[in-house]
Amino acid sequence: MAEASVDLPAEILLSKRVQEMVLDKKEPPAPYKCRDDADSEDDDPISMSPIPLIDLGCLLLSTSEVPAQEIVEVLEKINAALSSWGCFQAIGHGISNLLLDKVRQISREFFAQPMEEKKKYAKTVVDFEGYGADPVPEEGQSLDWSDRLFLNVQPEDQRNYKFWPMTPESFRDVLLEYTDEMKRVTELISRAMAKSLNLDENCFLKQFGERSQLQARFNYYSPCKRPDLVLGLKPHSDGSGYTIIMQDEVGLQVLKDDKWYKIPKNPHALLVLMADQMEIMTNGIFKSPVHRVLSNSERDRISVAVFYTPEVGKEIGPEDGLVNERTPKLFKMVKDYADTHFGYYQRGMRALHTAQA
Ligand SMILES: O=C(O)CCC(=O)C(=O)O
Ligand SMILES: [Fe+2]
Repeated sequence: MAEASVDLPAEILLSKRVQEMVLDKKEPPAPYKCRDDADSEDDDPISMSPIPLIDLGCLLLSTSEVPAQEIVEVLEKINAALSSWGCFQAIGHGISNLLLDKVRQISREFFAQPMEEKKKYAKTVVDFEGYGADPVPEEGQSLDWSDRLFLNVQPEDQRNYKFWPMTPESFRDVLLEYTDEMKRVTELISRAMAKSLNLDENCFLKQFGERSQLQARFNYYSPCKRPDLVLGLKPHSDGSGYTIIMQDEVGLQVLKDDKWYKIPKNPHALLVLMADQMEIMTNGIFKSPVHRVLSNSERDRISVAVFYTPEVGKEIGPEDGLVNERTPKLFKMVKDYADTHFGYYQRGMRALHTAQA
């Protein structure tokens, strides 16, 4: 049975944002407490991080400008990283440092505003889009020590501008500039992933479809006096195809072989993180890793996650070229998997088994 504190009506539980509780200097309330001891965490110095770092620079040039061997090596690195870690930090992606700085800046400025200003973009408890927390978890699930603003950006006709901040003034323009760049980067990475698996370079782009979706999630992680008791974001895998994350501080960790590894701070890098639908399309070759965000007692943190997801209503499934007698089909065709995923996510569970063949 759910704990009494979690049985409070969702409207009450989520009406106060984490950022307000921090300003009040309160201890975390019971529904946010989700762990009683810090489990095995990777405390290696940042320079020792084993998370693969890949320079995509040569993929931006025309093939006549780059030795073929250089391209082969980058594709091999991508394949190795995604088959083992399910993620890599990308540099040389072609997005200017100036734009990355602007995205960090508008995110910080948005969350730094008074609560009345942010609440102009507030979601209702059951909605997903807008400012606030994720819809209230079911069955006594703990709450995340973070606030977020979630926006549909592509296709354009799916935008709900009532949720798009008018302040800071440059917010909308910077978001649009960034998501245009994200569109370009997802095309680059989708082609590179296909080539790294010896598939037709457009195969994943075809599966994502002409009306593929880009959604932006701005996360704000307030400091917490008891980081050992809460999590900024609970362990989960993403329900998208894949996700591209920009962060300004450490805090994000990925799980590999039962150990948590931190994603190092690198202002020029973007984390390319496989999600469940790429695991399905690659017939299990690329892994969709479980990840989480730790809280910090002193520092706040910003991240912007852009989810790249197949078009609504489109069936996706394992690429034919990856299925044969030795490697049978592990997944069936699915559509709108992100919706199925969300139902499980709210219960703190993974959904990938629902797509098993
Ligand atoms: O804050 C981060 O770095 C990760 C965010 C994340 O995992 C998500 O929004 O799904
Ligand atoms: Fe995530």
